[in-house]
This record gives sequence, C-alpha cells and structure tokens, in this order.
Amino acid sequence: MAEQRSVEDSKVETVRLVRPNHLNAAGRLFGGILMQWLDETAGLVAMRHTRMNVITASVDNLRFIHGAYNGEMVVIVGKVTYVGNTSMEVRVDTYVENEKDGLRRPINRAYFTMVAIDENDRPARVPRLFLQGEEEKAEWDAAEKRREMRIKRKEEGF
Ligand SMILES: CCCCCCCCCCCCCCCC(=O)SCCNC(=O)CCNC(=O)[C@H](O)C(C)(C)COP(=O)(O)OP(=O)(O)OC[C@H]1O[C@@H](n2cnc3c(N)ncnc32)[C@H](O)[C@@H]1OP(=O)(O)O
Repeated sequence: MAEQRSVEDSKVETVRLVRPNHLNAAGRLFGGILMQWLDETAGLVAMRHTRMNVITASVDNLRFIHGAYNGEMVVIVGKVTYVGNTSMEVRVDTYVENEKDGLRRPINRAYFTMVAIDENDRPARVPRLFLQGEEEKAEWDAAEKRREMRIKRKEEGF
C-alpha cells in the first residue's frame, strides 16, 4: 500500500510575539512579516507530511481579516487539506490569542500550494492523505475546487 499520513501527523502550531521591529509605519504587524511566518509554517507542515524538501508553488486566498499589534501573541496553525501527485495544499490560519483568557480571534487565512522536491530539485511524489471525519473530507472537496481554479489560472497565464 502507498505511504499515507493523517492530517494530525503533520499539523503545526507556532506562537510568535509581535515586537516593535515587526510593525509597519501604522503600528500594525507588517503584512510581509506575517507572510514569512505563514510560509515557514506551511513549509514545516509540508516537510512533516513528506519528510522531503519542499518549495512554495503558490499562495492564494490570503485574507487579512484583522491587524495584530505590539505585544500580542500570534498563533499560527497549519495543516494539509489536500494532496495531489507532487503537491499539497496547506491551510494556514492565524489568530491573536488573548493572554488573559486564551480566547483566539482569527486574523488571517491562507492556502499554500507546496511541492515536494527530490535531490535533483524535481517534483517528487508525496504520501497520500488519510482523511478522518466529515470536516477533513469537506476540506478536501473544497481544496479540489481551488486546485481546479489554480490550474485554470495557470493555463490562462496568471
Ligand atoms: C534540522 C532541521 C532544519 C529544518 C529547517 C526548517 C526550516 C523551516 C522550514 C521552511 C520550509 C521552507 C518553506 C519555504 C519554501 C520556499 O520559500 S521555496 C522558494 C520559493 N518557491 C520557489 O522557488 C518555487 C519556484 N517554482 C518552481 O520551482 C516550479 O514552478 C515548481 C513549483 C516546481 C512547479 O514546476 P512545474 O514545472 O510546473 O512542475 P509540474 O510537474 O508541472 O508541477 C508540479 C506540481 O506543482 C503544481 N503547480 C505547478 N505550478 C503551480 C502553481 N502556480 N500553483 C499551484 N500549483 C502549481 C502542479 O499542479 C503539480 O502538482 P501535482 O499535480 O503533481 O500534485
């Protein structure tokens, strides 16, 4: 049977503290800094799923919902939602966690397409994804639609 891993096997949760050097001129967490953190998280998820080197092929649906500010705790959660032949979709959700009560406020969601690469830097086959529960199956179905849109965009030169 082909190698397979569950969503939980590669899920990553990281916590960052927003510091003054992360802020833009308007006093919010700079979007580019957040994107770097998201990319690293997606990369770690993909590396854990494949146990190979990975690269970012595309990022879409990157949605800045709210800002984050100096001293806030930013929690980034990444998980695989779909696997193709050599690529995977990784959903990355970002929250600000209240230090007092632990409540999380969503501030960002993004979908990364990560590609596994072999020692010659060529795309390599990734392990299958073992889905558990209705939520993971629904994520997979939605990811298939996003994949179709990406293929269409690529064909049309975007
Ligand atoms: C001690 C331990 C230390 C550990 C330490 C940890 C460090 C902390 C971790 C950080 C982890 C790094 C994470 C950062 C990773 C980067 O920053 S990578 C740098 C930025 N990215 C790049 O340079 C990628 C450049 N692009 C490329 O090389 C090529 O376009 C690609 C992505 C390989 C695709 O090449 P291609 O010729 O189109 O290949 P092709 O076989 O047609 O497609 C391969 C797959 O990609 C998909 N694809 C191709 N183009 C696209 C697209 N535009 N959109 C979506 N999917 C696409 C295809 O659909 C296909 O998927 P499958 O059907 O096989 O599933």
